[in-house]
Amino acid sequence: MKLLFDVGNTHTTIALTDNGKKFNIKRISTYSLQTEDELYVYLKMLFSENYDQIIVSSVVPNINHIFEFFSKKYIGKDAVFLNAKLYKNIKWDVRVPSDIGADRVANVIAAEKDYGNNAIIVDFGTAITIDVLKNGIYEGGVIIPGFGMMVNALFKGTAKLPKVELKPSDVFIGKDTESNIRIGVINTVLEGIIKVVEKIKSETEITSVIFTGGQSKIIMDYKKDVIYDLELGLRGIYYFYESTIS
Ligand SMILES: Nc1ncnc2c1ncn2[C@@H]1O[C@H](COP(=O)(O)OP(=O)(O)O)[C@@H](O)[C@H]1O
Ligand SMILES: CC(C)(COP(=O)(O)O)[C@@H](O)C(=O)NCCC(=O)O
Ligand SMILES: [K+]
Repeated sequence: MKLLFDVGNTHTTIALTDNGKKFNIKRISTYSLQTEDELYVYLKMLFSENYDQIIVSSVVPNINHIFEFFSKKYIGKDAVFLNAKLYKNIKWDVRVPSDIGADRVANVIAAEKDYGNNAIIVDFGTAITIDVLKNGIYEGGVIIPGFGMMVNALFKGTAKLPKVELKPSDVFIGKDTESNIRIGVINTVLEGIIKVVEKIKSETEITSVIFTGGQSKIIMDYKKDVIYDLELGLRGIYYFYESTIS
């Protein structure tokens, strides 16, 4: 069995798998992890099965050492860390491939394997990312503040605005403060993303649009004509691992 970690700026998704298709998935707060022994306790409580390798996709470098120490101390081998420059099956046509967030790399690897050479991937997390895979080449993308980050920015930046539930509004003219904020943070951002995706589609003739990420769940009813694939990144981590051992 392999243990995959998708370390994001809000949550770390942990998945046990032996084939990269079926996953036993758990989700913890990224910043709850401080030491390798605490990680060991979490894993003991969350999983009963054993595993002989951990593979980490991390966009939070200052906690990567926890996985390194854990892997050496409790498994007796190095953790595998995902990075674009180590994955040769895709051309990363950007200025510095090793700078691409590992979560984005994992999404693109799985998109290429499971959806073919052309895909636009939107990942709704702490930040929202748009990634473009065209004819098997990673062309780059877009980074947008996440819905939660936008709500927090309004809350921290003003005297009176509250935090609101992350849910799209059914209307575009708000009748109270909460709906005003939800339209501004969810509907407006989403409509902007949809507009940018349409522009990318017209520029590239890509037709497959995949939504993923923890916060994609809140917009499933709002935007229906896309593919939702919440395990895309996890499969990408596994495919990356397979490519390092073959
Ligand atoms: N089971 C869950 N428990 C709590 N929050 C969840 C859950 N599933 C999805 N979410 C949502 O996912 C968000 C985190 O999304 P995620 O893609 O993991 O972010 P990141 O990768 O940036 O850490 C949370 O802020 C929350 O809105
Ligand atoms: C854009 C991100 C912060 C998204 O991470 P997340 O929202 O999943 O925590 C992450 O992909 C990242 O740190 N990227 C590095 C910069 C880049 O991708 O160009
Ligand atoms: K993410």
